[in-house]
Amino acid sequence: MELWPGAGTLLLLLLLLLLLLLPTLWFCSPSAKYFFKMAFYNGWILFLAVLAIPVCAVRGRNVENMKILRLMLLHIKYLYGIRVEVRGAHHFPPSQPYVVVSNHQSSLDLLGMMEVLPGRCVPIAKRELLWAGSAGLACWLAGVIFIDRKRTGDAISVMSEVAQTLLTQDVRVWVFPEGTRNHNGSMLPFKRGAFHLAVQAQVPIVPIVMSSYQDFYCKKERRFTSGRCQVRVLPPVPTEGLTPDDVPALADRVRHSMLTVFREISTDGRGGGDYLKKPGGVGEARL
Ligand SMILES: CCCCCCCCCCCCCC(=O)SCCNC(=O)CCNC(=O)[C@H](O)C(C)(C)COP(=O)(O)OP(=O)(O)OC[C@H]1O[C@@H](n2cnc3c(N)ncnc32)[C@H](O)[C@@H]1OP(=O)(O)O
Ligand SMILES: CCCCCCCC/C=C\CCCCCCCC(=O)OC[C@@H](O)COP(=O)(O)O
Repeated sequence: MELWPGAGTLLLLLLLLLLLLLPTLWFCSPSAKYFFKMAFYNGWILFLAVLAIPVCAVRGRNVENMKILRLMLLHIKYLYGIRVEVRGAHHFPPSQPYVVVSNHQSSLDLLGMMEVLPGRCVPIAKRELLWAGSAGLACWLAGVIFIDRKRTGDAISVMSEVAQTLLTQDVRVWVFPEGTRNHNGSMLPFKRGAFHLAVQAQVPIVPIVMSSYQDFYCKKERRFTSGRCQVRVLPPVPTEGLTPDDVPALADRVRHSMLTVFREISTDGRGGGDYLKKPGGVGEARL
C-alpha cells in the first residue's frame, strides 16, 4: 500500500544521506554533532512512524497501539549510547487506572517514557504534535490525547472526558505537568490539569522523575554525547476523598517530592556533584 507516493522514497534517501554522513561526525565540532544527532533523532522517529502506521491502522485508533510505538522506539537509546536505569517500577499499581506525572526536559524524554510505559497508558500531548507528519498520525492511531494549550477551556473539557475514559476503558494517562520542555534543570511550576483529572476520576497519581540530562545533553551548549539517565517511579499518591479545592496543595506536594528526587538523582553536566545543590546552582536560582 503506497501511503504517499514518493514521500517514503524521499524519506529513505534522506536517511541514507544521514547514514553516509555518519563517519564524518567524528571530525565535526560538538555543535555539529548536536545538530546531526537531533536531526537524525527526529528523522528516525518520523521514519519509524511511517512503518508503524500500517500496523497500527489495522486496529484503528486504539490505546493498544501504544505497545507498537513503544517496541519501535526502545532501541533508540542504544543508537545514542544512553543507559536508562529504572528504579521503583514496583510502585506501579497493578491493573487499575491512574495518572502518571513526569518532568519534561526534552524530546529525549521519550526514551525514558518508553522504558517504563505501563500497558494501556497514553500521553497527553500538545496539539501541534498532531501535525508532526507521520509521528502525528502514529500518535493519533495510538490514542494519544491532544490538547490545545492556548484554549484552556477546550483543554479542560478534553481532560474531563479523559477522566471518564480512565474508568470506563481501564486506561492510564501520562501527563507532563510542566506543560512544556524545561531545558534549565529544576522544575517549572506545575499546571493543575493532571491533578484535577486524577481527583475527578478518584484514581492515584504516579509521579515519575527522569534525572537531569546535563551530563550528556544540553540544548544551550549544543552538547549531545552519550551518558546515563535514571527513571525513578515514586509511590502512588492517592486521591480518594479529595475535591477540586485540594488540587493546588496536591500539585505543590507532588512537585516538591519530585524536585527532591530530581536533585538526588541528577548530577551536573561536568560530572561534578549535584548541580542543583551548589549555592546559586541552576535549580536553586529558579526555586
Ligand atoms: C514512532 C512515532 C513516535 C511516537 C511518539 C509516541 C509518544 C508521544 C509523546 C508525546 C509527548 C508530548 C508531551 C507534550 O506535548 S507536553 C505539552 C502538553 N501537556 C500539557 O500541557 C500538560 C497538561 N496541561 C494541563 O493539564 C493544564 O492544566 C491545562 C492545559 C489543562 C490548562 O493549562 P493552563 O495553562 O490554563 O494552567 P492551569 O493548569 O493553572 O489551569 C488554569 C485554571 O484551570 C483550572 N483547571 C485546570 N485543569 C482543570 C480541569 N481538568 N478541571 C477543572 N479545572 C481545571 C486550574 O485549577 C486553574 O484554575 P485555578 O486553580 O487557578 O483557579
Ligand atoms: C514536536 C512536535 C512539533 C513539530 C515538530 C516537527 C518534527 C517532529 C519530528 C518528529 C517528532 C518526534 C516525536 C517526539 C515526541 C516528543 C515530542 C516533544 O517532546 O514535544 C515537545 C512538547 O512536549 C512540548 O513542546 P514545547 O516544549 O512546548 O515546545
